[in-house]
Amino acid sequence: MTVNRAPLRERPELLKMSHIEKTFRGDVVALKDMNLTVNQGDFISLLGPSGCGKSTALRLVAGLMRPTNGVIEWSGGQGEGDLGVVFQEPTLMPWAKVKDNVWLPYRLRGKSYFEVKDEVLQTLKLVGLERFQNAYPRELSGGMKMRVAIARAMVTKPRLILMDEPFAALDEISRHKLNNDLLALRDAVGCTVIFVTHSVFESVFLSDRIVVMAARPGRVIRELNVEAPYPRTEEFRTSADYAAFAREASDALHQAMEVAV
Ligand SMILES: Nc1ncnc2c1ncn2[C@@H]1O[C@H](COP(=O)(O)OP(=O)(O)OP(=O)(O)O)[C@@H](O)[C@H]1O
Repeated sequence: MTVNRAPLRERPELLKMSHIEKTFRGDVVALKDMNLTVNQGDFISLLGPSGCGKSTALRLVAGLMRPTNGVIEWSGGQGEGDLGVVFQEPTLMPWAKVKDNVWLPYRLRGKSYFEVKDEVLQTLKLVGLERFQNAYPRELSGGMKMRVAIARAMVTKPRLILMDEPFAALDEISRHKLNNDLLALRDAVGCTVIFVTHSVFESVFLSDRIVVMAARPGRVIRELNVEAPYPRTEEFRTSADYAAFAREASDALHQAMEVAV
């Protein structure tokens, strides 16, 4: 599968969130009237202040909980293996080797390691960890553990990957490196991505759509398109275009923080 590189407005729809509301324990309105169409090939960042409902939106798309109101519809229906999820914590099995952690989604579908060994090793190679296939998670740095978690989410080539602040705990250099590797891996797998972040710079570097959310109640208040070609390199990171997109996203984020109820 290759990434759909059609211009943003010409991409076929993958899923749609319509009038989503999520209320917790009767009175915490985490999301209200959230609408978002995700198209094939999009790299969407959900950007917004703490508590605006980014993680809630992601968990609803993941099917980990149900909306109080509204619907999430996949075009043509959601199939088995259409979704991969990466959380802020890598959540690896500490007793299992790296290759066995990455094999997990296949194992859950009844595939033996030997049936999918090539896919597992190929994905580990793409995240630069082929040499560590027999290591245990405790032998890896935080960035390496996160690479394993990403490889695990992508090994089955899902149509959509959901990522909830996966790099928030990493230092700046590791984060840049992982941002580069994530884009390379996304190209290899060809998936659509929804990525939650607090970082304006990260959202501009990675995504072609930045969806800015405001809190109380959580909803989408602005959308920006980062119309810069992929692959994105260090040259992009230091370009005037990058700085201009970052300024625009930063202004939108400030606006999101100031929006009254
Ligand atoms: N399980 C829950 N029970 C009750 N309230 C919750 C629950 N999960 C989230 N909330 C509340 O819903 C709102 C949105 O939370 P959410 O974690 O989705 O925001 P967020 O934008 O991801 O925040 P952050 O950037 O800090 O992770 C917050 O007010 C939060 O306290």
